[in-house]
Amino acid sequence: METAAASLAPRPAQIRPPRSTAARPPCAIPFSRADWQTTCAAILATTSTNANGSPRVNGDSNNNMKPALADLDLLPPVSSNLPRPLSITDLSPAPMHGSQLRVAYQGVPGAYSEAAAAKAYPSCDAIPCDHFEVAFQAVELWIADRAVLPVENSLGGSIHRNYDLLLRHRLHIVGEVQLPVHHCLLALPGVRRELLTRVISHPQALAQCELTLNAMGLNVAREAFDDTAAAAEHVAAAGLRDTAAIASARAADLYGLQVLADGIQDDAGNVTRFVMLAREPIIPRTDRPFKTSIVFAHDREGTSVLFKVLSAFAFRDISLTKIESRPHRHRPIRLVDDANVGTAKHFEYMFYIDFQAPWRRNVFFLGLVADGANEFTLDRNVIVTESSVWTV
Ligand SMILES: O=C(O)C(=O)C[C@]1(C(=O)O)C=C[C@@H](O)C=C1
Repeated sequence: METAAASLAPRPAQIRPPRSTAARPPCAIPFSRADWQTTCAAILATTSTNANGSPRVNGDSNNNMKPALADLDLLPPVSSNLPRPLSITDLSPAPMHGSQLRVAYQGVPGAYSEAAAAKAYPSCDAIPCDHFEVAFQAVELWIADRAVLPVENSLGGSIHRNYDLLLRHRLHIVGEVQLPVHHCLLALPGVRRELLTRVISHPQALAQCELTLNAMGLNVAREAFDDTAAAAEHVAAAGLRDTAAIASARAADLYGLQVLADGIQDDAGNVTRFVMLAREPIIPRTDRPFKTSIVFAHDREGTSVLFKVLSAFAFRDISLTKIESRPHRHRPIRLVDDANVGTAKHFEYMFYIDFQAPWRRNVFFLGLVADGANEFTLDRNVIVTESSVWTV
C-alpha cells in the first residue's frame, strides 16, 4: 500500500536526494547534491499527472511510459541507451549482481525497503523514491538499474498497488528477497510513553503492530504516513513530543530518536517479500529453484474458466506459491442506478499466479504459454498478458 497521512498535504512524486551524510543509504549515490537535484528536476519535468492524480512520465492516454532521456542532462547520451546485448551479468543469478548497481526503492533512508535493496544487491547505490511509481520510472528512465519493491507481508497481506503497477510498466521480475521486519516504537529523547497521543507510520507497519500497541496500553490515535522512516524523520524534524513513530532501529539512529520499545510487531516471524525489477528479463539458473509469474484474464463469465486454468497446474504437479486477483481496469461492469446514472464497477478480474516447478516441466509449461493461451489453459478464452521467470 502506498498511502499518505490524511492530515498531511500530499507530497509531489519525486526521487529524493540523500538528505545529509548521516541519512545516506549504506552505499552513497555517486552524484553531488546539486547534480542529484538537477536530475530530480529533470525527471519531475517529464512527470505529468493523469486524471486519477497518479504521476506519469511522458505517458500516453493508456499510461504507457516513454523515457524522455534527451531531457536528462546527467544521463549518458541517447545512443548508449539503445538496447544492448545481454552480458554475463544479465545471465547470472539476480541477487549476485551486486557491484555499484543503482537500486530504486520507495521511502527515505532507514525504510525497510532500503534494507531490502541492500539485501538484494549488497554493494548497490540505494536510490530513495517518494512513491512506488517513481521507482518504476527511475528504472525505465535509466536513472536506476533495478527497483526493489514490497509485494506482500506475512501479517498485512498483499501490497496491491505494486501488483497494479507491475501491469502498467514494462519491467521484469528478476528476483525476490524476503526481509524479516523488526519494528521499534521511536520517540524524541526524554519522551515517556504516557505523554503519547499519537502513533504514526506506514499503514502496513501500523497494521503489523496493532495488537502489541493495544497490549501496551497505547490506544492512541494512529496516523498513516508514506513510509516508516519518513514517520521517524517527521517526529524528529517537527520536534513532536506527543507522537511516536513505528520504524526500524536504523531509522532511530539516523534521525536521533530513542527506542521506547523494541520488537513490537504482532508476530515475531514478521516477513515482507520484495521483488527485484529490471528492464531486461534474466534467464534463471537451472541449478537453483526458480519461480515463474504470469498474469491472465478471461473473457467468459463464471468460475469454470478459473477452475480449468488451475487444473492445468494441478495435472502437471506444479505448485502455486501465490494467487492474487485485481480488478480488470479495461473491463469494468457498468451499473445503472434508480436515476438511470451509470457507474463503472470493477468486478472483472486479472489473476496473478506465481508457480514453482522443476526446470523441464516449467519450460514445457512456459512453452504452452508462449504457444498461445489455448493449450496452456485448455480454454481459448484466456489471455496471458505478462510472464517473468527468476531464480529464488
Ligand atoms: O515503510 C517502509 O519502511 C517500507 O519499506 C514499506 C513497507 C511496506 O510497504 O509494506 C515495507 C515493509 C514493511 O512491511 C512495512 C512497510
